[in-house]
Amino acid sequence: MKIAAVIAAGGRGRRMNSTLSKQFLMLKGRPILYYTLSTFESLEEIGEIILVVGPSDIFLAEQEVLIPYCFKKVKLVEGGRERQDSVYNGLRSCSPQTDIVVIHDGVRPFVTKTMIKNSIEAAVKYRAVGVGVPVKDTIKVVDKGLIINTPARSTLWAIQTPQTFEYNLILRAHEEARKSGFYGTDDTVLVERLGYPVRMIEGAYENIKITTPEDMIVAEAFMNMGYGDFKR
Ligand SMILES: Nc1ccn([C@@H]2O[C@H](COP(=O)(O)OP(=O)(O)OP(=O)(O)O)[C@@H](O)[C@H]2O)c(=O)n1
Ligand SMILES: C[C@](O)(CO)[C@H](O)COP(=O)(O)O
Repeated sequence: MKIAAVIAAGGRGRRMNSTLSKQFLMLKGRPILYYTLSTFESLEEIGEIILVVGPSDIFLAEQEVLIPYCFKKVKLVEGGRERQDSVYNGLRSCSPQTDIVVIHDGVRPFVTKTMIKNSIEAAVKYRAVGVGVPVKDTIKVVDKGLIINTPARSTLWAIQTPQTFEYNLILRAHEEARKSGFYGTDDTVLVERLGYPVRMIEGAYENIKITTPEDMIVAEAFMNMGYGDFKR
């Protein structure tokens, strides 16, 4: 079975307030992206890794990540305006014989091999799966400063990545979304729109998406605690 990974790393990281795209910020002397790629590179199940970076970060990705750390499975692809465009570019760059694709945010470096393997196993069975965690806070739907709904917390999960799919299904879901001009903030929603059931399996609270400055402090602490499966 041919399994590919698409690593979404084409964003600007505006919420990080950094001139450097946040996926290239250093954590313990290495770029964040190094840690994410290292975990995927070390998984024998993953045949190829499509790394999607913004047009202005291609040279940086080569000089700061690919060359210094000699990743063998990584193929570099140019990202798009939105995350969905980047993932679509990545999907189109997978080899056509791909059976399963694992889509993961480059700024989630604490993903574990077990999480990735579990998502692959579930996708072989269910064709579409996301990892996530039950929310800890009570969530409110707010419109113009007014609370208009409080969904039952027992039904609410925060979805993370990896999100793993039968390749042809997610490619079709992206193509349908592009045709209708729909933009979502993750990939499972595109499959939901097709009316196809998507499974949720357990992620981990430490599988954080590094988004705002305080996440760097948390990430440093997680590093010190030994979280993550990357090569140290
Ligand atoms: N056009 C884009 C936008 C985002 N991403 C990637 O999708 C992941 C999750 O997105 P997010 O955390 O929102 O990253 P940014 O879009 O860079 O952050 P911001 O919204 O703060 O600008 C990141 O690894 C990011 O690099 C991408 O590949 N292409
Ligand atoms: C895909 C994702 O990580 C799931 O939680 C999230 O939706 C990405 O959102 P972002 O705004 O692109 O970071």
